[in-house]
Amino acid sequence: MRMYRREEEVDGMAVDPLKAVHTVPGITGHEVCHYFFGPQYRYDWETTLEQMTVLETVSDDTLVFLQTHKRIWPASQRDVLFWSHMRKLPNENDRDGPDLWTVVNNSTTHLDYPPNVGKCVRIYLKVCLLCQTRVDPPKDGAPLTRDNISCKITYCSVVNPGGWAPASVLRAVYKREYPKFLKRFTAYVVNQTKNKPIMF
Ligand SMILES: O=S(=O)(CCO)c1ccc(-c2ccc(C3CCCC3)c([C@H]3C[C@H]3c3ccccn3)c2)cc1
Repeated sequence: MRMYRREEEVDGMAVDPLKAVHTVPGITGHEVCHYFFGPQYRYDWETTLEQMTVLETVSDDTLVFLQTHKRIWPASQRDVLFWSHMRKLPNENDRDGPDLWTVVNNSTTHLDYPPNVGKCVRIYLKVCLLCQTRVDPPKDGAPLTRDNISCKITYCSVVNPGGWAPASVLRAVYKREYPKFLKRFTAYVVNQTKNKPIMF
C-alpha cells in the first residue's frame, strides 16, 4: 500500500488530502465497491463506527448516511452526514477490459440532523474509492479463478475535522487509522468473497 498525504490547514485545522493506492489479489472492483457501499456490511469492517443510520434511500445506488464515530482521545467525538453513490464506469483505456467501479461519499446537510447540536462535532468529508480490476487469463485456457484476478484500489479523501483539534493529534490519528482501516476493509472483502462466484 502506497499512501500520499499533503499537509493543508483551513482555519487552523488540518484537512490533509490523502491518496492511498493498494492492489489486492483475488477480488474485483465491483466486489470492493459492493462491500464498501453496502450499509449491511459496515459494522463488520469499520471498527471506529459507533452508530450508522441510513437517513434516506435516494435510489438503489445512492444512500444518505449519518454516522457517529467512536471518540479518539483527545479529540472530541465526531459524526458525519453524507450521501454515498456507487456506479460502474466504462473502461476507456480497454473497451474489452473489465469496467471500473467507484463509490463517492460526500458530506451533505439534512434538515432533521443539524450539525453540532449534541455531543458530536460534525466532520465534513469527500471520499472517492476507485477500483480497477485486472484479469490475467490462465495460459492453458482453463476456467478463470480468483488466482487470475486482482483489484487496484485508489482511495482519496479530504476530511475537515469540524471543530478545532491540534494538527499534530489529527495527523497522528490519520497516520495510524487510515492504513489500518484500508487493510482491514480489503481483508474483509477477500474473506467475504473467497468461496463465492466472482462478481465482475
Ligand atoms: O471512507 S469513509 O466514508 C467510510 C465510511 O465510514 C470514512 C472514512 C473516515 C472517516 C473519519 C473521518 C475523520 C475521523 C477523525 C477526525 C477527527 C477525529 C476523528 C475519523 C476517525 C475515526 C478515525 C478514522 C480515521 C481514518 C480512518 C478511519 N477512521 C474517521 C469517516 C468516513
